[in-house]
Amino acid sequence: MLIEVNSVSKFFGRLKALDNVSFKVGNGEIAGYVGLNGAGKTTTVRIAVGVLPPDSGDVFIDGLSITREKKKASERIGWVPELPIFETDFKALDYYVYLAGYYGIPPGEARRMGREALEMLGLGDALNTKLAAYSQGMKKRFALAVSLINDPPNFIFDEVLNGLDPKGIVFFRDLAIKFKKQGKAVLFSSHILSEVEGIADKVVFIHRGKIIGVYTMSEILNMARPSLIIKVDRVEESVSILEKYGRVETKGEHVVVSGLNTSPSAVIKELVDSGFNVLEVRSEERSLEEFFFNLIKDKGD
Ligand SMILES: Nc1ncnc2c1ncn2[C@@H]1O[C@H](COP(=O)(O)OP(=O)(O)OP(=O)(O)O)[C@@H](O)[C@H]1O
Repeated sequence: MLIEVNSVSKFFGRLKALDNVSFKVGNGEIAGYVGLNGAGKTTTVRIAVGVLPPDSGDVFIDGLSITREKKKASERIGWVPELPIFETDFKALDYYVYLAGYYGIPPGEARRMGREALEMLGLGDALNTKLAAYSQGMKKRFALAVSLINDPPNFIFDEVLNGLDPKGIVFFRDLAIKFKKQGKAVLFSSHILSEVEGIADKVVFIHRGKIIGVYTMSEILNMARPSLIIKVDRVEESVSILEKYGRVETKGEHVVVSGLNTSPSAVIKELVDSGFNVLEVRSEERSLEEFFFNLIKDKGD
């Protein structure tokens, strides 16, 4: 329902791993948490689920403080850690049934649920494999299955797509859509922006422990659209026409139209029809990753 990270700071020795981090994930919202390796994602996640105390600030899960009402708050949040540890001789399905017992789910029902979830996550052939023998990616998928058992109203997934095959990614996307409809709040971290496209509604960007921007996915896609660089005989006059098609900047003899909202040929046709002499046209793709790196360059340091 609601995850609120409120002015959280954390030091490791002299390193300020988190510097006054604040953001919210609301009802039915799926937020990506994107930053380079070492940006502070896992530290934020560990503080938000209550396994690491912040030096200052707090996290509220449905209004409950994770530092002051840890038990109640953590019951309301499901978590898949970056590197789940399951050093046990239990077989996977048996362990799932054992964990489901904590939530009062009877063994028969738990076995059915477990088989279904693990099969969906591509672990159908490894239901009776000992967890200690699972690879890191398999442990991650197992942790995802386990986080779903008690159906909490909020979720935090740390680099969950990493370790999922294409079928697992589809499973995760469908799950996110279902959660959205149910009004759950979901935060999932990734160091690759294009990985969160198609799943996240908004993206919280973190760099060197600081939040450097929060954008909706449609704002990002808008800004990541291609740019058109045009050399035209009457630069200043062309601006009023080109403004309809994106953000316009003049650079000497060139006009740059970024965030292009139509095809390059439609733009050129209008210029030519209006009597301009178009001398040169170049289109530059701006990928999601470029958007991310530009954001870091502009706001990061
Ligand atoms: N327990 C710790 N002791 C000392 N330094 C730590 C500890 N945990 C994290 N750090 C440091 O804090 C910074 C943030 O790390 P964090 O793991 O939160 O980043 P991340 O964004 O999750 O990166 P990754 O994608 O690589 O997991 C890094 O510089 C990291 O080395």
